[in-house]
Amino acid sequence: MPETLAEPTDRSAVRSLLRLWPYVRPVRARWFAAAFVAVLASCLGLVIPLILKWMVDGPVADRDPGGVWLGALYLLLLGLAEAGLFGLRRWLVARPLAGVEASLRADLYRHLQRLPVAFHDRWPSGQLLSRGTTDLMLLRMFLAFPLTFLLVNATTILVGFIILFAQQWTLGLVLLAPAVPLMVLCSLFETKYSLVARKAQDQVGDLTTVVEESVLGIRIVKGFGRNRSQAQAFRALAQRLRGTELHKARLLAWIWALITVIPELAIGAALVLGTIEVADGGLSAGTLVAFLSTALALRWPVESIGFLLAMSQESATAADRYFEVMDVAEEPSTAKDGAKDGAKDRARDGTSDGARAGGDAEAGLVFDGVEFRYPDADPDSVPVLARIDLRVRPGETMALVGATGSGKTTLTALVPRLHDLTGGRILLDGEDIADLERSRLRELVSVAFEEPTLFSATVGENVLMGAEGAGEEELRRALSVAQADFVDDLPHGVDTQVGEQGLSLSGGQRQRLALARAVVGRPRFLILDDPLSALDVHTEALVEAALRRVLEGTTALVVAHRPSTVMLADRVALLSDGRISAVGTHQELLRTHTEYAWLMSGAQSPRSADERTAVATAEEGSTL
Ligand SMILES: Nc1ncnc2c1ncn2[C@@H]1O[C@H](COP(=O)(O)OP(=O)(O)OP(=O)(O)O)[C@@H](O)[C@H]1O
Repeated sequence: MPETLAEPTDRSAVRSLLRLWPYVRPVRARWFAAAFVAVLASCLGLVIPLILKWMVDGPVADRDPGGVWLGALYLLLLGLAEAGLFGLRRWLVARPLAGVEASLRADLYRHLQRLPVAFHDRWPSGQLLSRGTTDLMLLRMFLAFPLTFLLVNATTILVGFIILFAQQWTLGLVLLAPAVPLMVLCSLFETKYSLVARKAQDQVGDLTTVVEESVLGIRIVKGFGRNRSQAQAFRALAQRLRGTELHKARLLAWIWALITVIPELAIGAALVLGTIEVADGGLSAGTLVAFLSTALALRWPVESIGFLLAMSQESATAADRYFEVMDVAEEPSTAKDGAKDGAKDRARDGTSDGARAGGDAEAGLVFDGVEFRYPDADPDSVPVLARIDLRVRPGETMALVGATGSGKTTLTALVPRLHDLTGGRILLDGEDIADLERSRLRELVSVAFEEPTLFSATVGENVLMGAEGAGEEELRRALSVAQADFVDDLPHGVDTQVGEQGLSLSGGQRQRLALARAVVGRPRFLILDDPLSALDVHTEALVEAALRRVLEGTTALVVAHRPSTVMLADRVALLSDGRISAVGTHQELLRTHTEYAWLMSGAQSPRSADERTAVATAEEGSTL
């Protein structure tokens, strides 16, 4: 089950939200214009009590119906102007803020593409999805609404109090009295609410992960009858989120109630005191009406501060969550650019000075003292790969064989630099991959993994992803190498749209398309991680025959679990517990290496050296 990634911490909401400024800057003119229009509209509302005062002390007192009608007309015009200005505000901000949201989202997507594989190994996808959707929506809403209205309300309250004080300062002081306790309450609320808001948004991320996993793994869920347990896991998370949302609602209810009640008590007190003053003749009835109407007009700006603060806190949390991802360093273009650890530099010292053409000994694919430990592993733990020295000669195909978990996939992932080495170096025709620009590396090396990933695109687009600029001819050739003639039977041939992850195709069909993608660009180096595992023996033989022709000019490393795949290779390297324990032809290894014989025989791995020897003797000389 995915876990919440970051513990909520104390942080300044203002500082978090200020980080949005570079995105808001391009639309600042419209945003400020919209805010000004909103302030104007809100302050127009404060003129209404002044007109009321004029009406009560003037036409009403003088029993002048014409004056009353005129006053009513003023009120109507003011109302219309207020509504028109608020409409104008919306029009001013809607389009630019949608643009801000779009650029935040585009930057997040671009950044995600450039983050190291290790980051994606660590982060649940639901957490990233929720940041790219719900959190960004919250940020757009914040810029459109709470940010504007916090400014509008603050200005309205300020102007309102100036009017109140101008009318009767003693009563103004009565209304101002709750300001200090309200500020203390708001600050307390902000602290508590920010923690709960963070919790809720992380829990939405966890829930998204479960939904995504259940949808992508629907075959497993149904096949193993796990519907109920998945539903239970979902319910538990949904329940947890519900609890957090209720906590948020309780905090909101609490602040809302206090923010409503305290000013109303002050207005009540002002009403009583004002009435006494009118009775004593110290105040005109019109002034009291205007005073109370102004105070009532300020009720909404004051009361709404509670939920505006709540929304701002949620937005600050959303900004934190967004920048948590954006702050992760992207992959450097070359490993040297990003090399921080001394081991890497030491390993390269004196052996590589930038990209250079290698001598004969360095031609082909060379692993030179390669060591690798996953980024989240304990630095003192045994490395997954240690002291790997291996050379695949130019144009040679080397099979990589080893027990499950021995590190084959890890080793193949190091060549296209999906992970950076923790020691040693890998050379491609004498060029250290650490010195190669990533784009150049991708041109030289193509990969196909056992688990073939296809994208929601056409068959042709999926294959052509393997080579920039490749056309119809290359596409056809690659499909023919991969024996993917099934494509012609699809409803629209190569233009057929394949579903999410290619799930509308069989495993073998997907593998063949992934293989076609790997060979379409005629790469100099080909890395295949057991790419034919899902094919029947006849199709595998056909693919191998076609692949052999491609492999003639290609230096290839092929992870193989089956003797039939090993047959593709000129030589075999045996990987045992993260080390290369033997290199030779299939027949040589079969004769001399018990572990290899075991692996190729398909029997279970023997536990003791004696057992291995016994089996090797039995297997000796056998052909597969
Ligand atoms: N992302 C990762 N983070 C940490 N450890 C990992 C990661 N991926 C693999 N490992 C560990 O590295 C070791 C080697 O895994 P790897 O996938 O390379 O083995 P393999 O030989 O390809 O196995 P198989 O034949 O089953 O595919 C395993 O112990 C595995 O648990």
